[in-house]
Amino acid sequence: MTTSVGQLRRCSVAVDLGAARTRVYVKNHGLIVDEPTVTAVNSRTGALIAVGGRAEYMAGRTPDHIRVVRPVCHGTIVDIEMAQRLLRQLVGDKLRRAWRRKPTMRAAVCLPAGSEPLTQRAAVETLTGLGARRVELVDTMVAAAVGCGLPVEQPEATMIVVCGAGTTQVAVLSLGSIVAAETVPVGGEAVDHAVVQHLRLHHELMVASQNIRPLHLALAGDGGPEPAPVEVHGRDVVSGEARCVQVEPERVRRAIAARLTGVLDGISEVLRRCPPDLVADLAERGIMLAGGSALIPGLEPMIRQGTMMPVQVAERPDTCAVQGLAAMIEGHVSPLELAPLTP
Ligand SMILES: Nc1ncnc2c1ncn2[C@@H]1O[C@H](COP(=O)(O)OP(=O)(O)OP(=O)(O)O)[C@@H](O)[C@H]1O
Repeated sequence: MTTSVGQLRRCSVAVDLGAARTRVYVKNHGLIVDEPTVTAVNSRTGALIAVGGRAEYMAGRTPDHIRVVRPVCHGTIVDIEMAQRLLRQLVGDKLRRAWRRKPTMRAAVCLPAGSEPLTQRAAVETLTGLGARRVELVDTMVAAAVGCGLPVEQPEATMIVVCGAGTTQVAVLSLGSIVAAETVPVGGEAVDHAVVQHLRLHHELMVASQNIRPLHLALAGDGGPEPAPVEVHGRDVVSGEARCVQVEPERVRRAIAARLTGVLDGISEVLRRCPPDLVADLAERGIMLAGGSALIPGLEPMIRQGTMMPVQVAERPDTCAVQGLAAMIEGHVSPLELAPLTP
């Protein structure tokens, strides 16, 4: 993925098609889509029933003939047709007509660093199917670093940790490129799974991932020294009856922390592969956390204690990547210029 800033400036649309959420930024319009990457289809007729937030709400509540589909998995578009139908529906009529009128529409898409050629092809095919004449691919970590306001084009190290739904990507950047990177298969989904497992093992309660949001909120509150117990509704594992239990958020925090240690291992691995001068820069500058899962309670202090470095969560961690792409297509990022040596 070696797209230049010049080529990106010719793009009119920036797309971040994530496993959890889809974001679309359009030049001169702003961020027009920020919705879950979910569709609901009638499997008998093939008709689209709902997309985005409405489709996500339907998950686990549908009759047999309605299928809830997530077309993106671990940064790869696994169902191109469904991804196109989702995007077509989300961008709306007005914009669809504008795309059709513009015969040279170019799109910028961010993808995980080191994506397989098949992943890249799926992204290109999805966007060309929607009318893009050319698709520029950008590393998510570079886009997120730009979106966080990090000085990626400088000859100094910056570390970005993009915590997504399926994966966490760690990278050290310098002079606009990735020096060392690692992808860890731990993200928001794994954390939700850890909470669901905890409730099953310690409270004999089966709950859907959507129903554990109150626990995240209680843990994120950090109001007092010990958050009050939280009421969680679910189904009894043995009897199958509806039941409500009081859950200690502190015990959930410990279950989450155990799952997050993989992120710390990824950071250590990237630091090990970095030249010493860059690590010295990082000790001063610290680590920037981006991605929706950067808000997982306990992640930031865990990384701070584990690395002994300053750690900062981006102002809007969830939209960093698409905002970075937006800055690139709007021409707010200056191309890297190295002054020629004079004799
Ligand atoms: N306030 C929050 N507290 C805890 N987790 C959160 C919060 N907000 C979002 N998340 C988690 O962030 C994840 C979504 O993050 P994001 O939108 O960056 O993912 P994505 O870009 O779609 O995923 P990927 O990068 O894996 O393709 C979800 O798993 C969600 O549970």
